Amino acid sequence: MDEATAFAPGHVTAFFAPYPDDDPVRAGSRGAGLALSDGVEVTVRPPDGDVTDVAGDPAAAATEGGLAALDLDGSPAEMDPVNRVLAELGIVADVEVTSDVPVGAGFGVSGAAALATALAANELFALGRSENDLVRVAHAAEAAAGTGLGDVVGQFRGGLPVRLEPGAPGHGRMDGVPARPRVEYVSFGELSTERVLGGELDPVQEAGETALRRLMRAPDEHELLAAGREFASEAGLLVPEVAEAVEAVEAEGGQASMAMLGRTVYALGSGLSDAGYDADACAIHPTGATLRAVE
Ligand SMILES: Nc1ncnc2c1ncn2[C@@H]1O[C@H](COP(=O)(O)OP(=O)(O)OP(=O)(O)O)[C@@H](O)[C@H]1O
Ligand SMILES: CC(C)(CO)[C@@H](O)C(=O)[O-]
Repeated sequence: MDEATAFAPGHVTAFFAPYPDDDPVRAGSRGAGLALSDGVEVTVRPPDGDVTDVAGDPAAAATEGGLAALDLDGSPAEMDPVNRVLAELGIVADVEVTSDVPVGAGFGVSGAAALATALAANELFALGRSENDLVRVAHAAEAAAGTGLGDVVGQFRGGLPVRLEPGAPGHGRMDGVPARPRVEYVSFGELSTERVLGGELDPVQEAGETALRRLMRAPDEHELLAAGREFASEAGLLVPEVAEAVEAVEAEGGQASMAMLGRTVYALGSGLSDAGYDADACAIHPTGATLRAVE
């Protein structure tokens, strides 16, 4: 086998209560979101056709960085969480990432890339890890890099994931909202996840907990959007262009909110196109991240 490919859905967080921890498998967030049929595909290849196995030699993995080269949508790029996944798995590889959704705009692209890399690398290098083990590696890489707390576990689960307890498999606890709505989105640009997670987290945590209690009293897609919208205002995270779009969708009788953490608005059904926006549309990803079958 000279390459392996895996897909991970984009994940829009509707609301979250962050629970940082020095141990990256325990770090995480409680909250809820949407796993999208639009997402990230990752192909992993051995560099120059040679497999360099540095397993059991963390010093070698650390110095070799795990990553030979990363290509994001056709250009060389850096993605710290992907690097960390390969270093933790003890392999060196070339990684090609293609994304349906914009990077840094609230779709959890870095978590998706980390998770799909873990699944594809395990296949290519016959590492013999279980799925929960690979999710744990990707979650820890994302948390340690400071690029996300709850995307990876949501991307692995698929559907409308609810994070009842924070952390990787073995620590966290998941549930889900049993609905599969059509979703539209429009992105106005990036918002730094690292900056928000490095700031004052108490108001975010309080608003996130309130939103989770609200959703679990009536877990459907409308309550998910409504709880997310309330959270965005209460946590002080709403940005002006997103607020304007949310109001435009509501004026047409639709439901919309802000994707955490990006300058992105998402809506149920045809909410954004009804309000005159040129929106992308997708479905909910039913099963979550998966290795692509060999053809
Ligand atoms: N062109 C790019 N724009 C933004 N980030 C990039 C780009 N190329 C590589 N990156 C890397 O991608 C990662 C983006 O992480 P970030 O958490 O900001 O966004 P995300 O993963 O799309 O998710 P979210 O916005 O939901 O938090 C970072 O590790 C960053 O270094
Ligand atoms: C922190 C976060 C909002 C970044 O996208 C996400 O990872 C989450 O829901 O924990």
